[in-house]
Amino acid sequence: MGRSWEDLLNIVTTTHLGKRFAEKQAVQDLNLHLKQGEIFGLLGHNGAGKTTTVRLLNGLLHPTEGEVRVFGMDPLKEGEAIRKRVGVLTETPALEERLTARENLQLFADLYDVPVQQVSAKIEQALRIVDLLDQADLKAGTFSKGMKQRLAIARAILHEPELLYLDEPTSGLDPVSSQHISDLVLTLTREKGTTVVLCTHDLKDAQKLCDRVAILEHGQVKLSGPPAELATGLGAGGALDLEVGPSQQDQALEICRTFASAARSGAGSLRLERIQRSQVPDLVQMLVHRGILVYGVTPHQATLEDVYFALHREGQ
Ligand SMILES: Nc1ncnc2c1ncn2[C@@H]1O[C@H](COP(=O)(O)OP(=O)(O)OP(=O)(O)O)[C@@H](O)[C@H]1O
Repeated sequence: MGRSWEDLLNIVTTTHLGKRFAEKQAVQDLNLHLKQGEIFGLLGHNGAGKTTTVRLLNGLLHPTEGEVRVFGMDPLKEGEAIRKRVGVLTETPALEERLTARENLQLFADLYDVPVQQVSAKIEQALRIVDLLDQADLKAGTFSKGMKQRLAIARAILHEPELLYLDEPTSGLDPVSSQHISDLVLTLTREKGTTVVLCTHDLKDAQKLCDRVAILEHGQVKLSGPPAELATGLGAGGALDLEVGPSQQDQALEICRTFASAARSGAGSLRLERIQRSQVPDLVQMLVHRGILVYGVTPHQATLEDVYFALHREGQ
């Protein structure tokens, strides 16, 4: 089949892509168009179809419906040419624990056919990007989970791929290690123009990193677009902080719960989750009407997390 201009301009295109395992439709009617240099998030519950999608894009699975094009090529027919330009971080990357960080990368340089004369420079560069140069000659088995994850990323970017699949890169990491990985993903896209497909359950990460996301449910895209636009489009509602008279918190909380079921009192203020902006004047009016002293009202914009839960409630 010939390649269309659109295929050539997009890094990844899927057309009515589907995958069925016996009775299970893992992915259904997926139409993706990924542009160069964007970070695209695949979100969804366990079993929503994220990993299956990545495996289809990577040519590890045969679609049962539709087709995939990566760099305008078919991963099933031109897999080798594509894989040279793609890096993959799987959900549970296996490292050679008895080898040093540098030796782990050397092993992969052979697999990726990195030209011999470039190997040491590329290894130095990858280790520098993930901030492991000082630990290059320590055994991977002695690394913390965060360091192992950074080494696995160094391995995935060793051959300077144009497209990077990251499956749960921050799962199980402490906030500092997690932030380190997020910064790294941003650096790769900004400095190298790498296109990233990010599968994650971390909605805060997705909000911060992704140019666009697709929320999958039962293998189908329920919602897709830039995180900020999704929040507005779905009318998901954001959070609201209220400061009321200290002795009136319980009474105010009762009133708040008629507007937002997820309302709670904290240190000196009340927090309401997922309340529509249009409801705020009515709420304040009712509080004042009932004699509550309102000292402060601080609305917060809906986040991707709010969108995700709004979508989940809709589906129930
Ligand atoms: N090789 C397989 N054989 C049979 N069913 C499979 C296979 N791989 C995936 N599935 C099923 O397809 C569905 C989608 O699975 P997938 O691993 O893509 O989900 P996921 O969104 O990546 O989940 P998680 O967040 O838990 O990693 C699940 O119901 C899963 O059980």
